Formats: sequence, structure tokens, C-alpha cells
Amino acid sequence: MADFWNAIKFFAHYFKRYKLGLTLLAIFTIISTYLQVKAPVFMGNAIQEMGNYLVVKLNPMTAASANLDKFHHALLMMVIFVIMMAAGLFIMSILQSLVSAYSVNDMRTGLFAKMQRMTIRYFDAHQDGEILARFTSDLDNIFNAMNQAIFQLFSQLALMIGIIIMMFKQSTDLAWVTIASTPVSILIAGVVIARARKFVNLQQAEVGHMNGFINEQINGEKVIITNGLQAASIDQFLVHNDKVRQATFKGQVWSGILFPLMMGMSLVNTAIVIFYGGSMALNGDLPRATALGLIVMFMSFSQQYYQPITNITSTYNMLQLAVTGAHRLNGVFEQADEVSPENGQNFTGIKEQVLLDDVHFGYHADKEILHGITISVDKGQMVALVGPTGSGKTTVMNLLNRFYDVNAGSVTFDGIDVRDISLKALRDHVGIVLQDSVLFSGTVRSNIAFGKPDATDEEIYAAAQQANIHDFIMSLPDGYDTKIDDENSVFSTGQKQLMSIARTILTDPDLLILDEATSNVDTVTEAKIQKAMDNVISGRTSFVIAHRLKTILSADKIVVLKDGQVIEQGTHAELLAQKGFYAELYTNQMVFE
Ligand SMILES: Nc1ncnc2c1ncn2[C@@H]1O[C@H](COP(=O)(O)OP(=O)(O)OP(=O)(O)O)[C@@H](O)[C@H]1O
Repeated sequence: MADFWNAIKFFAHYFKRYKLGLTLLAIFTIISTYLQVKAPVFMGNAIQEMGNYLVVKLNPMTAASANLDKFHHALLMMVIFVIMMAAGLFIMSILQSLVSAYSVNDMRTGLFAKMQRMTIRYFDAHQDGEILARFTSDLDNIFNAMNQAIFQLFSQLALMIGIIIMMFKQSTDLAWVTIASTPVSILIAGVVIARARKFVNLQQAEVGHMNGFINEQINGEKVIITNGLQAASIDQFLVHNDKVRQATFKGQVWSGILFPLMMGMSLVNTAIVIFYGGSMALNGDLPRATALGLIVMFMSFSQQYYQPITNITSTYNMLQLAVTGAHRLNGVFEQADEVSPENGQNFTGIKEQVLLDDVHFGYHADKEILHGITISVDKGQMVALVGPTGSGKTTVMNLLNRFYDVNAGSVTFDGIDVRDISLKALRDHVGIVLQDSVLFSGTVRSNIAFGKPDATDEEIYAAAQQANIHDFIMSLPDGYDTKIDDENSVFSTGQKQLMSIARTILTDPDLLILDEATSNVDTVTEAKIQKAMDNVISGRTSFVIAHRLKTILSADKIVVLKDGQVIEQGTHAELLAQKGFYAELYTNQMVFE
């Protein structure tokens, strides 16, 4: 129920910008409802007038005065009302589409803007596919529900109320007969919908499992091929696929049963109306022509009355999906934004020292990862972080750039806490080269100039030269204008990292954070990366996560991390002399080099 109210608030928030469209929609809903419920009255009148005409015509005494004027008039009115009703429904459908398209557009924009404001914590904690699903399936479900269910819910309820009022105005007895079966119909629809929902949910869950399996298999295709496991993979896929088939079949059967069932109920109801109306005519309770007119009118009412019941019940699943979608989007909108300190200090660059002082940190409150780490680096120095996997190297980097905040202790730049520096100033002065370098769609040029879009060609070439990638780029047929898109795999992992280094060099950061690529790069590329790293590090305050120890022999300081603690610190020579963990690590690695 809480989900339901949250969804109402969610939609109200987006709809309030379209007050005019919604007001027009409400007006046209009322007009079309009136036209829809009035048309059967004219149909009944036409039949009644035809009956009256026949009575007069078949009586030789009155035959001469018989005319069909009233019959024609009622018929004409019916046609006019039906045409106006069609026009009204058409305008309603345009208004609905407009409001749906614009408000879903606003939701999408809001969601994308929110993503850009959110903390790295959110992206670390959620898989890409899960985040993407907010933009795809959730927004699609909301759009479909708006177009086919939400507005219809109101227009169908209005229609139902309109029909009830009109029926009671025409004949109280027949009105009661028509609506008497409503509780039974709603009960039957409720049972069918509950079953259908169970299987539709199951179907979605099975499709989710199957997609997860396919995703995993695509990512692991090389391992599958290497191990000759293609047939086993197909067998596993068939199991998933079969579960999807079974759930889909049951879901569709139960969903599909509702419409014919309601149709049947409506026809039975019509038969009851005819029977009751017929007996009223035969008993002589009403003049025959009037009774006949009423029967025809209520036949139409009976069918119309079941239309909203069928429509509302059959769109229930769609509404449910929209409520779930709204709940999930709300979940994203409620996430914390990155906060820049109020009156944040405008940091203009490192003048003396970067210091992590007795830092305690955990990604979750109940699990501390860094246990009182102290590392200092003087301006222009290079610190290398080494340590076994999971020791906390990347976590230290995450704190330097304020992707996360420390739990205790502090990270300071020249004595200023990073939490007091405006985020913009902080990010302007910190450059990061990640292990998995990312290229964006565009050109080689736009990728290098990503952090400085107004860079001149000379600046871009100089950065690429320092990053040792200029010659390779020039060897491509389109040089710096080479297009980069999803399918473009011209660049190896090593080359991507070189591009990433060029991108960072161009922004000329004060503090450099560099996570060395671990993937198997060939020795030539490795030497190039080494040279590029030397160029970008030279004279710059830098933190480097080194996976190959020979890359950090010249580091001003090597910090050895283990289980979230600093266990050794010093220069390469000092640490070798200590004959501790680092010395062992270095000796072991040299054996394999
Ligand atoms: N986003 C996260 N949420 C929760 N725990 C995390 C997250 N990122 C890392 N951890 C945990 O923090 C610990 C330190 O991880 P970290 O990535 O800093 O190690 P690392 O030394 O950089 O390892 P590697 O050399 O493998 O990259 C690990 O136990 C890891 O499971």
C-alpha cells in the first residue's frame, strides 16, 4: 500500500507540470462520457418511435397520420452523438499521448541528471544492467501504463458512473438488473487476475534469470570455448528457456482468459436484461413500444457497463508494473547526492603535502576495510602503493578523490580537509588514470580532449606524444579523427590506457592517481606505458598502484598495505634492506619476470 501512495506522489509530481493538458483531458473525459452514455438513449428512443409508428400505422383508423419524423430525429441524434463521441475519444487519446510522452521524457531527463549527481557508492553497489533497467524496462512500463491504463482508469470509472446514473434515470428496475451481477464479475476477475499475476511475475523472474545466464555466458565465452563447454552451456540454457516457456504459457493463458470471461458475463447479463424487459412488456407494465425501446437501450447499457469493468481489471497488471517502476525510480531519486561543502574552500593546488592521517574506513558500517592508515606525500613526490589483492589500495585512492568519506581520521591537502574543499576545485586538481580505461563514443581527438574540450590541436598532440600514443594514432588512416564506437576495437587495453594517460596529461592535474593496468600487455606496450607513466608522473604529486614492482623502483616512497594496514614504508632500497614483506614480494616477482 505504501508503494501505491508513493507511486501516486511520484506521478503527481510529474503531472503537475501539465495542468493544462490534464484539465483539457478531464473536460474531454466528461464530454465523451456524456456522449457515450447518451447515445444508447437515442437508440432506445428510435426503437420506441418505430414501435409507436407501427402501432399507429397498423391501425386503419390512424394509419393516415403515421409518420417517421420522430424515429428519424432520434436516429439522427444517435449518429451525431456517436460521431461527436468518436471525435472526443480521439482528442482524449492525443492529449493522453502528449502528457505521457512529455512526462516520461521529464522522468528520463530527471533520472539521467540524478545519475550525474550521485555518489560513486551507488555505482559501486549496483550492477550496470540494474541501473540501465531503470531507463529501459521501468520507464517503458510507466509509459505503457500511462498510455493504456492510468488515464483509462479515470475515463473508464467516469464511464461506469455515467452509465449507472443514465440507467437509473431511464428505468430503476432495469438499472438494478444490469448492475446486480457486478460483485460476481469483480470476484471472478479478481481470482483470474491474481492467478495471472502470479505467473506473469514468475515469467519476469525466469526471463531475468535467463538474461543473467546469457550475459554471464557471453562474458565468459572465451573460457567456455577454451574448455570445450559449448554443449554443456546449451544444455543449461535449455533448462532456463524451458522454465521461461512454461511460465509464459501459464501467464498468457490466465491473462488471456479474462477478456472472454468478461465478454461472456456481459452477454449473460444482456440476456437477463432482455428477459426482464421482455416480461415487463408482456405483463403490460409498460406500453410495448416503450418496453421495446428500453430493452434495446439497456442491451447497449449492459454491454457498455461491462466495458469499464473489463478494461480496468485487464489493465491491473500494467498498473502494478507502473507502481513497481515508480517505486524503483523513487528509490534512485532518494539516493544521496554528492555533497560539496557549503562555502567550500577554493583550493588552488598542492603547495606542500597530501596527508592521510590515521584513516579508518569501511564501505559498510559493519565492516572496516582500512584500519588507521597514515601516508604522507610531499609536493612533487611519487608514492607507490603495493600489497596483495584486497589489501585496500584502490580504497585509499577512492578516499583521495573523495569518492567516499573517511569514517575517522582525515585526508588533507596542505592541511585542508578534502571535505572542506569545493568538489569542483578538488576534481579540477586531481587526475585519475583507471586500470580499465574507458573510451567514449566520438573520435580519438574528442577522447583525449575529454577533460579539456577547448584544448588546441597542438596541446592534444603534445599530450599524446608524452603518453607515447601519438605515433600509433598517426598510423591510423583517419589519425586523430578515427571514430570510436561500441564495435570499434582498434585499441588494445594497453593503448586504451595510453589514451587515458594522454587525457590526464592534458588536464594537467596537481595530484595524480594512477592505477596501473594489470592485463597482459605485450612488452613493447608495457615499455610505452612505463615511459608514459614516467612522463606524467615527473614533477607531479602522485599516488600509483603498482602491480609490476619494477615500475616503482624510482618511487620516492613505497607503501606496503596488507589487510587494510600499512605494514612497511620506505624507498625500494630501504624496504629491500628490511627483508620484510616487500623484499619477499619483490624477490618472488623478479623470479617470474
Ligand atoms: N564498493 C565496495 N563495496 C564493498 N566492499 C568493497 C568495495 N570495494 C572494495 N571492497 C572491499 O574492500 C577491500 C579492499 O578492496 P580494494 O579494492 O581496495 O583492494 P585492492 O588492494 O585495490 O585490491 P586489487 O589489487 O585486487 O585491486 C576488499 O575486501 C574488497 O572486497
